Amino acid sequence: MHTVAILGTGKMGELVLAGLLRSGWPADRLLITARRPERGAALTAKYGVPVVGNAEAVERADILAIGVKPQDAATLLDEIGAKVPADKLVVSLCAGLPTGFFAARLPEGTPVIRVMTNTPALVDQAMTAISAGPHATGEHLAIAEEMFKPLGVTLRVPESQQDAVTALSGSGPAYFYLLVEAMIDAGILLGLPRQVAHELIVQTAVGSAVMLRDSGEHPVKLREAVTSPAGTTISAIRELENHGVRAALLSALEAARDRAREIASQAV
Ligand SMILES: NC(=O)C1=CN([C@@H]2O[C@H](COP(=O)(O)OP(=O)(O)OC[C@H]3O[C@@H](n4cnc5c(N)ncnc54)[C@H](O)[C@@H]3O)[C@@H](O)[C@H]2O)C=CC1
Ligand SMILES: O=C(O)[C@@H]1CCC=N1
Repeated sequence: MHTVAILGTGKMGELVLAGLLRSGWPADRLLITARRPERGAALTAKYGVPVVGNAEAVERADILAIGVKPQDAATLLDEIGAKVPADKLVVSLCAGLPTGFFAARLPEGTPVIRVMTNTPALVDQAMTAISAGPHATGEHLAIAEEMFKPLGVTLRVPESQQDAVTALSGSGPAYFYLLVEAMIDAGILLGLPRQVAHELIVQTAVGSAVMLRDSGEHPVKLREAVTSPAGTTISAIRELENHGVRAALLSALEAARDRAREIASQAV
């Protein structure tokens, strides 16, 4: 059984930690590091996993999951890079940063894997895309899948697709939450109590998502089935098209992809 250390246990690191524990990964095979001591203490109290320094984590773990912000990765790698024996597996959770960024700061031969997961890991419904970087073999990919499969769905993608993946599924939950938030407001505009609007639209989102996943139907078909001739839905859709919602989504995801590229260019 591998020992996983999460270096930088913030929002995403904690989701991965909690998910691994839920999946039965033994607490004595997990380590965490934190920049703020009070954060580390709170995590240890909640999860029973020891908080250690970054150097100790490198020594004791065989999988190093990098959970810091991309902007903090260079500082972390300056601290630990040279101390990482090349038989450790480095798994980056960082948006934007290519595996080459890590490889350049690690001893020659250290395998690096790039992962883009998302916050529905909290309820074991994450979408996690996994890419092999330098020196990562099929066996290393299988280890990363073993870590992330219990948190939801995993998919192997070429690393060249990871910035687009980040724009779609990494950031994706935020787009859905924004839509839900806006639709709740619309319910208020139409005179519904906030709690009623909330319940209506959250269950509608869940039902629609499950249908999308389980029916195997194309979203166009599912939308057409809701859209009656001269009915209510088409009146709403005309407004969405008039306001350029589809074009806005195309531009928004392109902007997210471009920001991932910019993060990479600023990091090197
Ligand atoms: N929040 C999200 O939805 C997603 C985030 N990510 C990626 O996950 C990574 C973490 O993101 P968040 O959890 O949202 O950020 P966060 O800011 O909540 O967590 C980062 C943590 O790293 C700690 N840290 C920074 N430098 C450190 C060091 N040298 N040693 C030890 N700890 C250190 C910080 O104190 C903080 O607790 C980022 O690279 C981000 O791109 C990926 C997918 C989704
Ligand atoms: O906003 C971000 O940069 C991170 C990466 C994907 C989701 N959250």
